Amino acid sequence: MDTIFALTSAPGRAGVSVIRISGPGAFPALSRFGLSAPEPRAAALRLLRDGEDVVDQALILAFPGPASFTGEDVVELHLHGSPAIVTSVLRMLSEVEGGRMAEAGEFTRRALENGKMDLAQVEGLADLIDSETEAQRRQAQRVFSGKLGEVVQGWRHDLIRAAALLEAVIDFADEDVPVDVRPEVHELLDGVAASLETQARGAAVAERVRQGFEVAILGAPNAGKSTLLNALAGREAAITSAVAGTTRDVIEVRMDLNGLPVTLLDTAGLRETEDEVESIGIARAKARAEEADLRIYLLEPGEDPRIDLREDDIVLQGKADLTGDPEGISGATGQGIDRLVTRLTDVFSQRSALVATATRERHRVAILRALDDLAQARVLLRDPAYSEDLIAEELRSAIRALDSLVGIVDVETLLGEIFSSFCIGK
Ligand SMILES: Nc1nc2c(c(=O)[nH]1)N(C=O)[C@@H](CNc1ccc(C(=O)N[C@@H](CCC(=O)O)C(=O)O)cc1)CN2
Ligand SMILES: Nc1nc2c(ncn2[C@@H]2O[C@H](COP(=O)(O)OP(=O)(O)OP(=O)(O)O)[C@@H](O)[C@H]2O)c(=O)[nH]1
Ligand SMILES: [Mg+2]
Repeated sequence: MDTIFALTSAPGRAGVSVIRISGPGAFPALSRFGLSAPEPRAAALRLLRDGEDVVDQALILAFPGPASFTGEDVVELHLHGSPAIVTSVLRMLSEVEGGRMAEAGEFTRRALENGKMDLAQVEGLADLIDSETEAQRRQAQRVFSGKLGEVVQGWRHDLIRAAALLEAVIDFADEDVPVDVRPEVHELLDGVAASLETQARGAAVAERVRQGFEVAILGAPNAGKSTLLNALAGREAAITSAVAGTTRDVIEVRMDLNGLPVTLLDTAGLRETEDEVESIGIARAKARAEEADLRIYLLEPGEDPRIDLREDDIVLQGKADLTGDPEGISGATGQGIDRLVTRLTDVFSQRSALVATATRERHRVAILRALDDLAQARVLLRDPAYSEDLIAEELRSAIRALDSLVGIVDVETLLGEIFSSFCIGK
């Protein structure tokens, strides 16, 4: 097994930079700096030397495996955060026998392979590192803590019990024990299916929390859409002007709306036009609005919306400072902005309340596969013509689908995809 090392903190100047070393050569590598391993799991202040030369005064931590993040021997070098120090220490480590730079996510990969976390926890960790808002952090934390693994264990337990009941019937078919296990199997499957359905719905919502809710701002040219976007964003993200048709491309601004991740989309004003570029912009506006989680339609007095609106969509009278409409909004003066933010927060927190423990499209797909198998099993159960072993086979297939959530089966194909999103040093 190679010994891997990498800068594990962000690159560049910093107060402190941390280099992590993991593998059988982690402790011996310290001799390259004229040191031996300090007491386990206690910070030790040491001089790192390159021969006679002092490279840095560092805090060193040693974690003997398996009680470490990766499950292997791990050494951490907490250095002064200078790019020159980090570069020399990495160069010296690369001279150590059996040592090499870690690939993206490789430390976490070893943690997975050594049973320190399950696949869902690895995904939770990736989301945790990427989380920008409170809602994203909470959601990632739940998965990282291993909750999904626990839920899967519960499903597994019930499905294995149901399969065992069916198999008992097969095993004792020759004997005179006419016990009808089907009602109990039915009950177990109903319970698991209901819970799977909740999780599948929750995963769809969680995916939105992960990616951010999209809100499209729409309306006629000059309605004040870009001015409203800037007011919400608190900066001049979009060009505004008295010229109708100023915005052409869709402009995206990511925001933290009371802890919820929201991407605002400013769009081209909707109207009939001969201008080729503007009509491309309008087509894009409509397409993005269609896909968005919510639409805000900014109306001019006496105007009707030019697109179909859905439940929760928000229609507002713009330029309220000119019309004096107390219910209207004005990007120019800020009137009604707080009310709009509250309304958006309400809608999205209500939608995020559905969030379950399954958080990714991958989870949702696996759950739907298991649900398909269970639906099939329930059909077969109702018909005495089908034998118990056929039904049990459906249950085993459902279990395999659920196992893939936490990586018990066939993870190799997924690993590349999941780990490629990690940074080096994680
Ligand atoms: N300096 C430093 N800070 C860090 C990390 C790190 O690797 N290094 N982490 C990296 O992500 C996080 C902490 N995660 C860790 C997870 C497990 C172990 C560990 O030693 N686990 C052992 C012992 C457990 C125990 O003592 O309770 C084990 O699991 O057996 C260490 C850090 C956040 N902060
Ligand atoms: N009085 C007042 N003027 C506004 C308000 N919002 C925008 N305006 C003005 O209306 C004009 C158009 O504003 P924009 O925000 O560029 O309008 P838009 O809807 O993005 O227009 P297009 O990008 O062309 O579709 C500019 O001159 C703004 O200063 C408002 O709330 N009150
Ligand atoms: Mg505009």
